[in-house]
Amino acid sequence: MRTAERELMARLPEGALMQRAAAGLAATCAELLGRVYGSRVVLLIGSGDNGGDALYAGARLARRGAGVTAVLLAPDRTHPGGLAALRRAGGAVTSGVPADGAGAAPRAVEELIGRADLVVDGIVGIGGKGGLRPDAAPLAALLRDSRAVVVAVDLPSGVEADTGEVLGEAVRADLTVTFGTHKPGLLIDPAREYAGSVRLVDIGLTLPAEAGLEALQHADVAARLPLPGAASDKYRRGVVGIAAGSARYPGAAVLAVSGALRGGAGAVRYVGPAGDAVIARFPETLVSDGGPARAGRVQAWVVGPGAGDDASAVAEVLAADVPVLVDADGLRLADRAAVRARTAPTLMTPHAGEAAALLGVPRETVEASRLSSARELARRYGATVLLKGATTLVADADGGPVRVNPTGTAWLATAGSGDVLSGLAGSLLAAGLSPLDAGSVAAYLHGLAGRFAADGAPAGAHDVAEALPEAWRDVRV
Ligand SMILES: NC(=O)C1=CN([C@@H]2O[C@H](COP(=O)(O)OP(=O)(O)OC[C@H]3O[C@@H](n4cnc5c(N)ncnc54)[C@H](O)[C@@H]3O)[C@@H](O)[C@H]2O)[C@@H](O)CC1
Ligand SMILES: Nc1ncnc2c1ncn2[C@@H]1O[C@H](COP(=O)(O)OP(=O)(O)O)[C@@H](O)[C@H]1O
Ligand SMILES: [K+]
Repeated sequence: MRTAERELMARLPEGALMQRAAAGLAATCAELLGRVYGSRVVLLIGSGDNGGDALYAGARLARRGAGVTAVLLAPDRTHPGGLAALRRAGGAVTSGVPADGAGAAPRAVEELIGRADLVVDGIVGIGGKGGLRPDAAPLAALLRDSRAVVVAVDLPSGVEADTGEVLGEAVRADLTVTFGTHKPGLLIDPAREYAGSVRLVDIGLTLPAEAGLEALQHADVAARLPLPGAASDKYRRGVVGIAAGSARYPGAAVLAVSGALRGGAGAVRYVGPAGDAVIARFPETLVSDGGPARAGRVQAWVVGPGAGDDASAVAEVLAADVPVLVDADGLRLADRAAVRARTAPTLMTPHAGEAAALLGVPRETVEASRLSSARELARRYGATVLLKGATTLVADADGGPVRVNPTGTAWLATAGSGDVLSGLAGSLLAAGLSPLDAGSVAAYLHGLAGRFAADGAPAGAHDVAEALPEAWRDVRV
């Protein structure tokens, strides 16, 4: 953002970029207000350009008849052009500095926010670090109790733009208007939850071709889906082997197979103690006796869901010279040196708890810093890592952009939905996708299927699997 901004600013008249940002911000605020004339708008203004955007947008709303008051957190370091524009448009200005430097916001500010229809958060944007400072923190608390719509400028103030971490107090917005491109903090939890809905305003930047973080969209997924053609047969489409389930957890095998059957492989081979349960539900499955080493040829393996304590199956799969997905119990049972020593690709799919165990840190640490956790795991194991949870990330073994999954729903937090995901991703691996593509396409389809299956009500993991064909059709339209 900084580089792209500098390049464009050098070519444009001074302030033009900020005007573009402010115009987009004001238009969104006007849309939210419905009727601008007579509405009550409060601007929370920090000391940087983020406050400048908010002030110019406030001036535009004031010219359309809104009652606009700017609350200044740094009265002597406020963006001068923005402040002058607001004053010219008839806006009011007050200080937001707490009387004792921290603690509570001035009483007048509390009243303003209490009466406001809309509050614009221009405290801090990409220039912020380390949570809101003590002088700004009380405002975030006031917003939580207010009935006003909260619109964040560029980012909810206080979240880490580059990582999605939240290191202290931060503003919770209903909507964030962001400029130029999405910042990682808008896409990765916990910060993502603070942003509310996100609207992107194009300010004409030319962005670098490769970003540190990328999200697939429908067309990207459609372009990666394996489709059968005239020359296809079941073997050429790829055979995926599922080594999952145990006497205690036969259902995990059934669910992994249910995902694998909807992932594009031409055949699904199952090895393990749950063959009867698998066949009863999915008669098309090729069930083999004996361990993975004695099963017929496959183009990719999935090992681990519901595997209990069967370490030998995990070891046999890791020794295979084909792409391998390791999930659930497999992550615990896998010999770490054997994972690192593999030459064919490995895709690991931990949730936060499993990732924490692999990294030797508390689960909370992984949840608070998903991006660095996924990158670190990928680096340590020389594997592609799909970190599951509120935000699913896929980090490749050799670095490069991390993929963040934009689909999904919290309804997916249901027992067995991870088994469906691993079968699906394994099937895509067998069909020839790279681990990065297989993981990110699987997460995308799984997230969409979760939304279709749940649609506002609880859904079981098998419902998610059954909604996968609908997800395929949706991305291919
Ligand atoms: N440069 C440009 O022309 C453009 C910039 N844009 C806006 O400019 C923003 C970046 O502006 P700046 O670089 O001035 O930085 P910011 O306005 O994001 O923040 C910098 C100021 O915030 C204070 N600050 C830092 N951390 C804080 C914290 N934790 N709590 C409270 N205050 C804190 C700092 O003292 C500093 O003065 C973007 O987010 C975007 O909103 C847009 O107008 C697009 C064009
Ligand atoms: N809060 C959440 N929001 C969105 N998706 C979630 C959330 N919690 C879990 N998920 C998704 O649900 C699935 C759960 O998988 P997992 O934790 O392996 O459960 P299980 O082992 O029971 O199958 C993953 O795809 C994960 O990304
Ligand atoms: K902000």
